[in-house]
Amino acid sequence: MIIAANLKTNLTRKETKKYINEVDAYITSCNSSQEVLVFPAMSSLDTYKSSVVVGAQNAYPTDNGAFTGEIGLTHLNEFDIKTILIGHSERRHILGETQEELVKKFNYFKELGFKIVYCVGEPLEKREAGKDVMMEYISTQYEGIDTQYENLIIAYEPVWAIGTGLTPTLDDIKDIHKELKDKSSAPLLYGGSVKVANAKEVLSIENVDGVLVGSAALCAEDFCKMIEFAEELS
Ligand SMILES: O=C[C@H](O)COP(=O)(O)O
Repeated sequence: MIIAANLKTNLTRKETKKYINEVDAYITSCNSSQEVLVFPAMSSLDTYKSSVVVGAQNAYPTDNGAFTGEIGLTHLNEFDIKTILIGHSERRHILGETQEELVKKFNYFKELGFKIVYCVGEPLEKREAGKDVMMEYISTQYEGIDTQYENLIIAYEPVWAIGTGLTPTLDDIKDIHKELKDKSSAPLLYGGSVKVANAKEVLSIENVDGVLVGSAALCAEDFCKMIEFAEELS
């Protein structure tokens, strides 16, 4: 299974190093076979010698250049980073990234062979408008995306479940994941208020190949517990 931590705008460089070391020590001590990804804040990217795969939360589709506030391929290459998160709801909805921009970013990193964790998910009003509207909305987030890309991982994250403590029912997750698997056979993660208390049942759902965790992953011990659950279920 794939257990991923999105640290968002949290943890300093020093704290991130400690975090990654703790997770690495756990994986090594129990000889875990799970694929563990960690996406630190931009300023905490570094070369970590670890069994944890470190990825970027974002980068601009360029080698380098005049793109104030962004980092490019050169900066990722410095730390040998080959994994990137694209389409996270906070980038879509707070930072205003359009599908067109995301497709550009996707294609740029795809050409370079990056592992791409591509996020999709509906806001509350789309969910409340009924299943057809919701699935139609999610479908638009697949437009222009090569769903057959071999290094693709998809994360389904309902926007209203992110950081709210709310989650869809287990049946809802099962149902949506089944439909999303028809769009792409890539590993499919669930994200949105996953925590130690619900991770095991979420990971047990058919067509859930892992989880993408925000807030609850900030505690290394809790994140390791989720890795342990995945190991038990594998
Ligand atoms: O990328 C992770 C998601 O946004 C989930 O965040 P959350 O676990 O804090 O709800």
